[in-house]
Amino acid sequence: MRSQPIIALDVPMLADAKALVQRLGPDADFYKVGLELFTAEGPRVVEWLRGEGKRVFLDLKLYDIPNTVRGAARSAATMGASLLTVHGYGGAAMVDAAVEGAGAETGILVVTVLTSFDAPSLGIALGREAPEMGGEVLRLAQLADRAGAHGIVCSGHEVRAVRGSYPRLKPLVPGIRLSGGATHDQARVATPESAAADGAAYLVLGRAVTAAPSPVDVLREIRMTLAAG
Ligand SMILES: O=c1ccn([C@@H]2O[C@H](COP(=O)(O)O)[C@@H](O)[C@H]2O)c(=O)[nH]1
Repeated sequence: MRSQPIIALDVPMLADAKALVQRLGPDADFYKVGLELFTAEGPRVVEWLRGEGKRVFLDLKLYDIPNTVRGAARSAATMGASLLTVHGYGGAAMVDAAVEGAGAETGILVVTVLTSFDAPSLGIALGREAPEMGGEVLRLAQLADRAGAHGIVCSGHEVRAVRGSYPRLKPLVPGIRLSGGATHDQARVATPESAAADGAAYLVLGRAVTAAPSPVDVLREIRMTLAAG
């Protein structure tokens, strides 16, 4: 199965998003709307993208009581989002509620361990000894699988193991970097080729593409590599 690229619209305002979408034109048909843009502009970003014929991944990483998350997932589905994230650390009841609220047209992706964590920093955040990263990701993937979620979010380091243990789940992999590229605030990065070869269903392309002098050229290069793989 081929990995689908999703472009991260990590920009402050709708005008910036429009400029990037117009620059990429028909080369990109799937966009991620995250906390920065959604907090600034709200649902009109999703409405605008849908009007342009683009699919939307609403990366809100919900974490709240089940009733609240069920309602938010229902709202995301009404907006026309194709994918929505919730945190696995919210627990089974919360993920179940998200799946129920989202319905059949919006896929719930369960965030396992953020790609900005390595094992020691995760241990500090959780207040315990550094967990084994692969085991922690698989534990949260199991929760996603049991809830009937569409997929999970993990790094390229764990995607092969997730595919092996939970073949039904569609892995979405952020932290994508071109070989030798700056890692910024990401701790667990992978190249598009390796994440795709290991079974990523979706690749989130952020700064590796959007901060490049010519985003469309980098995107085309990545697409060619994926098509050849
Ligand atoms: O674990 C996660 C979950 C989500 N993200 C999001 O993906 C992009 C990555 O952007 P880059 O510029 O490629 O670093 C960003 O929107 C994050 O919110 C993630 O990085 N890790």
